[in-house]
Formats: sequence, structure tokens, C-alpha cells
Amino acid sequence: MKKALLLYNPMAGNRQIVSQLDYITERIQGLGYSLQLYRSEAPGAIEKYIKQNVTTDIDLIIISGGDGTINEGINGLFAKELNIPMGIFPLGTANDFATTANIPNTLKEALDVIAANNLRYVDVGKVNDRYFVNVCNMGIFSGVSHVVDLNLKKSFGKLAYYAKGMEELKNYETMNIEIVSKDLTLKGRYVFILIFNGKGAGGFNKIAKQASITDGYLDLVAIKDVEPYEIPALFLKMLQGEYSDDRNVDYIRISKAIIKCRNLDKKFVTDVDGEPGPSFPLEIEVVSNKLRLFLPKKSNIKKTLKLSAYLSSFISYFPF
Ligand SMILES: Nc1ncnc2c1ncn2[C@@H]1O[C@H](COP(=O)(O)OP(=O)(O)OP(=O)(O)O)[C@@H](O)[C@H]1O
Repeated sequence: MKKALLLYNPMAGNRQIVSQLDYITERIQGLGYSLQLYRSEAPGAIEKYIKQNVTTDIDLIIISGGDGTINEGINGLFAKELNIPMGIFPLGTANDFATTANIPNTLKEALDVIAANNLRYVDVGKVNDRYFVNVCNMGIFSGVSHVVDLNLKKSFGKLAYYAKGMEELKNYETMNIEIVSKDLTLKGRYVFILIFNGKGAGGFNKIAKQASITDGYLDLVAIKDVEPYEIPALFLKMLQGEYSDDRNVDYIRISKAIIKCRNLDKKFVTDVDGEPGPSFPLEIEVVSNKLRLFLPKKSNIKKTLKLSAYLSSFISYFPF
């Protein structure tokens, strides 16, 4: 019998997974797998569990939770060079990556996606030695998700991120940045920089509405040092993804870049999928041939897999 492993964060989102384990077992067994469970006991536990226990004898890995939990899952798997097919139960608060991937956030439909067996390679980002599924960012709002209380998220959902974000507008510092990518160099003073794999952050899923998880690129959006009174209007535009003609926003697509911060006296916070990220300088790149994900069949994500992903997919299909 094939083996499935469900790793779940019982504290993510509104915590519904806890009462659904029998239903999940029935569905997964119905697909011909025996099901093994791992309940995350604390932040970081899923990543550690995978590193210590998961081997190639697992045929299907399912991660249940939000972006933070999926992040732990991929960092655990990739540290061991495992590319086990992955399914997602998007049962977190914002579920930005799953939203981009069009994976529904009801358990029944998320299970239907796994049952449909449409396995595709999708992009992830890498910053220094950490992988990310959705976004890596730095500057004014980067600490927001690190300090939003779990209970507040449970009660107010995505609004909790918004309220905390507004608080940050009172005191922020400008970063003196240099971004060097293959095609160009950007230098300037920025208040906030986001590097997207997915389309949104904090539940606002249009910020990088042009982004795709199968195009082999990351989308970098950098907000310049604007006058404080301009920020609220600019952020409304950002949330709607309507900033292409705004002189205060730089937007580039990258496959690889180095980001240096020249204010050496200040330590700016960085964020990777909602968790604290590494310090500057940041080496960012897209990784297109590591994550094999179950996606909905009628997905409208662009079918522009890079050649490398095609080749890897072809090779893994025919185990020579
Ligand atoms: N048993 C646990 N108790 C408390 N926190 C946990 C536990 N297991 C994992 N975590 C942490 O919970 C945090 C939040 O998880 P996650 O990001 O998946 O959910 P979310 O914040 O509700 O959703 P989203 O990121 O999509 O808004 C992560 O940092 C994860 O490491």
C-alpha cells in the first residue's frame, strides 16, 4: 500500500483540522494510501520532524496550515533533497500561496484536488539558505506577521494583519538599497520591498496580480521613500495591484538578484512567508524544479513551465 503523511499545524487559521481527522483518513485511505499523522507541537516542529524522520518511502506528503506551515514543510523536504509529491490543505489565515495555486480552502475540495492527481512542478523562491513559497519582504511592514497574536488571527482573520500594518505607519525608516539582477541594477531609498512567488500577501491577493508560480520568475515590487502623507493612497493602489504607472513604485521580474542594504548602522527586519528572515545582504533566486504539487485540473495558472522543470518532470516519470 502507498504511504501518505499528513503534517498539520493545529493552531493555524480557525483550527478546524482538529475535528476533521477521521474524515481525512477516510478520504486518503479511499485513494489507496495508508495515512500517518504528525501534529506540530510548536513553531519549527514540522521542519524538524521532516529532517529527522521523512525518507523516500513516503509517496504523498500533505501539509495542513497557512503559508508558515507550508514553508516549514518545503524547507524540511529540500534540506533532504526529497521531492515527494505534495498536497496542501490551506487551513491557515491568509493562505496566500494556496490562493495563487487555486487550491480551494475547504477541506473537501482540497482533498478533491489531491484525488484528481494533477501533479505539476511549481516555482518556489530561495533567499540565502531559506526557501519560500509565497513572499519574502523587507522594510516597513515586514515585522507585522511576526507580532500578530495567534488568538487575534483566530478572531479577526486577515483583518488582524491589516490593523497591525496600519500601526506600523507611525514609525518607519528608509532603506538605502542596491538591487543587482542579471539584467539591471536598481539603487535607491525604499520603504518596503516585496519579492513575490505568489500573487499576494496577508490575504490581499492582487498585489502582484501578474505573478505566476509556473513562470520561472519572481516579481519584485519596491516602494520608494515617499512623503508620509502619500503612503495611505499608495498602499490602497498596492493592495489592488494598480501601481504600474506610479513613479513611486519600481517593479521588475527576476530569476536571481542580490539585495544589499547600505544603512549599515540599522538592522532592518526581513520576512519569509510570515516568519523572520535572514539579514542583508540577500541572495534571492527562483527554484523551478523542486516542488511537485497537486493542483486543480482547471487551474488558470500559466502553462509556462521552464524547460528545466519539464526535463525533471520527464526524468522522474521514467525512473531509469
Ligand atoms: N503547535 C503549534 N503551536 C503554535 N504555533 C505553531 C504550532 N505549530 C506550528 N506553529 C506556528 O504557527 C505559525 C502560524 O502558522 P501558519 O502561517 O501556517 O498559519 P496562519 O498564520 O494562520 O496562516 P497564514 O500564514 O496563511 O496567514 C507558524 O509560525 C508555525 O510555525
